[in-house]
Amino acid sequence: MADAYFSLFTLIVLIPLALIAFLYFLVRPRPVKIPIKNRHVFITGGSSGIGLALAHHAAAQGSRVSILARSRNKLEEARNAVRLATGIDVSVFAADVRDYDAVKRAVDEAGPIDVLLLNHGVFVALELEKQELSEVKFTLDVNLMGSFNLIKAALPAMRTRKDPQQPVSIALVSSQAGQVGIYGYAAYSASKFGLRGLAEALQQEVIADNIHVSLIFPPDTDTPGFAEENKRKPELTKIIASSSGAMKPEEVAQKTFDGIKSGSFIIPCNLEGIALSLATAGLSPQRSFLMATVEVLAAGILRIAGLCFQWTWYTSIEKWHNQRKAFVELMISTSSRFTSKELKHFELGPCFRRLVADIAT
Ligand SMILES: NC(=O)C1=CN([C@@H]2O[C@H](COP(=O)(O)OP(=O)(O)OC[C@H]3O[C@@H](n4cnc5c(N)ncnc54)[C@H](OP(=O)(O)O)[C@@H]3O)[C@@H](O)[C@H]2O)C=CC1
Ligand SMILES: CCCCCCCCCCCCCCCC(=O)[C@@H](N)CO
Repeated sequence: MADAYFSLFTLIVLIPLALIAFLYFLVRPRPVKIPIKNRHVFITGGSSGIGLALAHHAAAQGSRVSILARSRNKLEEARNAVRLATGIDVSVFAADVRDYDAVKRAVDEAGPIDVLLLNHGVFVALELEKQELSEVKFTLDVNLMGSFNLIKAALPAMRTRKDPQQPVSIALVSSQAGQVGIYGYAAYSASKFGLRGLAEALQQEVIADNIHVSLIFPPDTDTPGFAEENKRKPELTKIIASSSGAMKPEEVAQKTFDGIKSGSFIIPCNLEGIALSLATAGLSPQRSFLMATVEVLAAGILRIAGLCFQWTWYTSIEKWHNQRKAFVELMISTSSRFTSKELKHFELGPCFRRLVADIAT
């Protein structure tokens, strides 16, 4: 009897405790705290949506804030909005992240950066077959190459900063579509997955300089860019992306700075995001022994949860194609008229309508 109790005790108490203790000594890089008060936070895409919310948040926390984007008008509007809300003046820089020389000039003029927050991004949800290669290239150029341009421009001064004892941060805004590929996001997901490779490699290269890399993974977020994206979004992209709840930009900004300040490499933003991050932990660095423990203990069950999500997504895809097929057959057999809303829902363009009219006559 006593033996049975002892085995049970070993199983549910000693083994987990030993695991936690082991992971406590194992995790690398070591935990770090990165203050943002009185420090220079440089935010790309800071004139709209999540970037603007990040600028508001940093200004309210007492950081010196710089924002960079293309449109000078939107930058001025953002500056006025932040001044009105916080009384603080942000510096604005008009540049396209694809233009290295312009980016370099902006970064040099802004002065040494403590937190480089790469948030700029473009997104169009569209099936790859319907998307022009020029748009694929544009997405990769802005989201991925633009981030390389900023890092190349800012890193030398960050490395040779006055006080190397003070930790500094490079944070990249990815997306949940950068943790799992989603229908309609072939180009976008590729650009956001790319940021992860960049971040993992870069963290190893800059750790010796007390520079700490973070990756932020927001779900759908209520921004001007998101409203634009929604105007023409494939039905299946909406269905699959709704597996994760939507957020407000202010909430994403809060999570982002909480994560940066605590030196987290992976920063999820909502509950689904935490599950997604645990399920896709892979070989990313983990500084927190507690999170590492959860990752280890939850790995198996989260793989099952992930497979369940894939099941629902593939079932939705199958169902949608069946409905579309039935709709087309009905259209042809009855040669009846359908509303353009119905046609749009099944992504049947004007060409198709003409074709059906031809068959009918
Ligand atoms: N909203 C969402 O649902 C989600 C967004 N994200 C990511 O969050 C980030 C911000 O998104 P969100 O706030 O919605 O986007 P918005 O479209 O609202 O804002 C995008 C910002 O990026 C700037 N920008 C775009 N292209 C360039 C460029 N070539 N050079 C310089 N600046 C540029 C824009 O300014 P300008 O046009 O003047 O250059 C603007 O300030 C993006 O990286 C996005 O991928 C991630 C998950 C979900
Ligand atoms: C165990 C596993 C848990 C899994 C939960 C899965 C949830 C996945 C949802 C993916 C949502 C993608 C949103 C993209 C947002 C975005 O970037 C665009 N709006 C463009 O801005």
